[in-house]
Amino acid sequence: MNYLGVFTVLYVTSIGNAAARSKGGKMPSQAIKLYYLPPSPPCRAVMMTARVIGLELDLVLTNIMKGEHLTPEYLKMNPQHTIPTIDDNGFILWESRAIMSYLANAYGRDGSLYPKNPRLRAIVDQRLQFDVGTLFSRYSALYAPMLMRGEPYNEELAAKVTEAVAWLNTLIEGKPFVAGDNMTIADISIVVTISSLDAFNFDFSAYDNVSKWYERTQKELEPYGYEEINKAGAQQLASFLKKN
Ligand SMILES: N[C@@H](CCC(=O)N[C@@H](CS)C(=O)NCC(=O)O)C(=O)O
Repeated sequence: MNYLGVFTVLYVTSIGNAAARSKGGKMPSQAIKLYYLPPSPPCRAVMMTARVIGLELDLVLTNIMKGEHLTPEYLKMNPQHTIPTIDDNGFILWESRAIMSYLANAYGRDGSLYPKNPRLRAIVDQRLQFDVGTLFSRYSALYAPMLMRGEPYNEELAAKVTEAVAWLNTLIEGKPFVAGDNMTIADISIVVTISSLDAFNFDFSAYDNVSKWYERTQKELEPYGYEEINKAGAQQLASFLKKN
C-alpha cells in the first residue's frame, strides 16, 4: 500500500475544508489544527464532523508513510503517534471519536449532533463504542492485512464483518438514524466505516435497514462536502488494495 500517490489530488480537495461555514456557534480563537491524511477513515470522520458544525480547520498533512508522525515534535504532542490529532489553541486530543465528541460539545450550536440528555447521549456513545470496538475493528481486521501485507481475502474475517453489519441492521430497526430521530456524530462515525466497506465492494445489500440508512445519511451529509472528503477518501483507500 502507498498513501503517497493520492496526496496531491486529495490535498487539493481537502483544502476546501477551509471554506467550512460558521453557523453562529462558539468558535475557537484560532482555527483548530488537524494532523491528518485524506484516506484515513478516522481523519475523514473528524473532518466531516467539523464541516457539519461549521468549524474551519487548519489542515496539517501528516504523511505517516514518510514517518511524519514519528518526529520528536509529533511524539511530544501525541506519544501514541496516531492521526487524527487536533491542537485547539494548545489543547491536544487524539482518538477520532473523542475528538468528534469534543468538537460537538465545545462548538456545536445545539445538542443535536451530541445530545446533552444523559440517556440520549448514552445511546450515541454506545453506537460510537460499537463502531470502534466491533464494526470498524472487524472491518480493519479484514482489510488491514490485505492493504498492508497483500494478504488474501479471509472468509472467516468477512463473516465477522457481516455479523457486525447484521447487528447494526437490528439496532437501527425503525429509526431514521443510528441513535434515533436525527443525525449525530455516531452516524458520521459509522457512515465512514460503512462507506469504506462499500468502497471495498463489501456486499451489505441484504441488510435493508443499513442500506436505507446509508442512503439517508449520505444525503444528509452531502451539503457538507461528503463527496470530496469522505467518498473520495474511501475510494482512494480502496484503490491501494486494487494496486496490491
Ligand atoms: N482509534 C484511532 C485510530 C487512529 C489510527 O490508527 N490512525 C492510523 C491512520 S488511519 C495511524 O495513525 N497510523 C499510524 C500509527 O499508528 O503509527 C482513532 O480513531 O483515531
